[in-house]
Amino acid sequence: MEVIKMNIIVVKDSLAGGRKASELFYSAYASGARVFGLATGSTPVTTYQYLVKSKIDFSNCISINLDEYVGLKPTNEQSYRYYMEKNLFEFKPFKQSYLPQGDAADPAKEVERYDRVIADNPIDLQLLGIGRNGHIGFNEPGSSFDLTTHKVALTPSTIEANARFFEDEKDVPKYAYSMGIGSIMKSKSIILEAFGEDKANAIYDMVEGDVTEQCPASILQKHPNVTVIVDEAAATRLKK
Ligand SMILES: O=P(O)(O)OC[C@H]1O[C@](O)(CO)[C@@H](O)[C@@H]1O
Repeated sequence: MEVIKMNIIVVKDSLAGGRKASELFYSAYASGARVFGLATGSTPVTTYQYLVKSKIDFSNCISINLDEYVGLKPTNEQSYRYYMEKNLFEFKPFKQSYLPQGDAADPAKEVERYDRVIADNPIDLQLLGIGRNGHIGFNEPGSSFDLTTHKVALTPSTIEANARFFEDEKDVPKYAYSMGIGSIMKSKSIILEAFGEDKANAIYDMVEGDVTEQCPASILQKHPNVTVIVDEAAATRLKK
């Protein structure tokens, strides 16, 4: 596979980034996109704010989220299902919204179910954030580029980074279900957002480093249609 140049858009801050991403959602929708891959975390919050204010109507669309913590019920305020309800779905409902079910009784069956969801609904546009260690979804460094949905043990750095959403670091779940990189790479188009200086190294490795499983996001160099939206702080290590 050849390495393709990513389309990189540098914006002033996360508000400008969210506005730009929401515009790209709208033009994808206008061109016929109906299946949207969605992300959680702090990064996409502004994108959802702009989508909520936009005239986009997702009622004939499908959403498929990247990941969910193992063990959390959908009603748990720290679950990604709850996050999606509060940030987007309550205001802009989709015809159908899929997330891995954190409290599924049988993890192996849950993983299979989610792979079928993705296979039955090919993703037109996938929104991604990036972890400080280069993870996408919960695909941590070292994850195979071929993986589909799987249960993953979170690294200490991800647990520490996500502890800010929990009362105590020990409450952060140790496992998550995540769409695999193999599935993410099948999305027709991808928007990856990163804001803040603590993402600058990950962005540098993703854009200018080698394609290596040590930086999961580096595989995006081989995807034909990736737009990276970064603020000035996250772009500081990129060549001008
Ligand atoms: O946007 P944040 O909160 O910095 O998180 C970055 C990434 O980490 C995750 O929250 C998983 O840890 C991803 O869903 C997200 O893209």
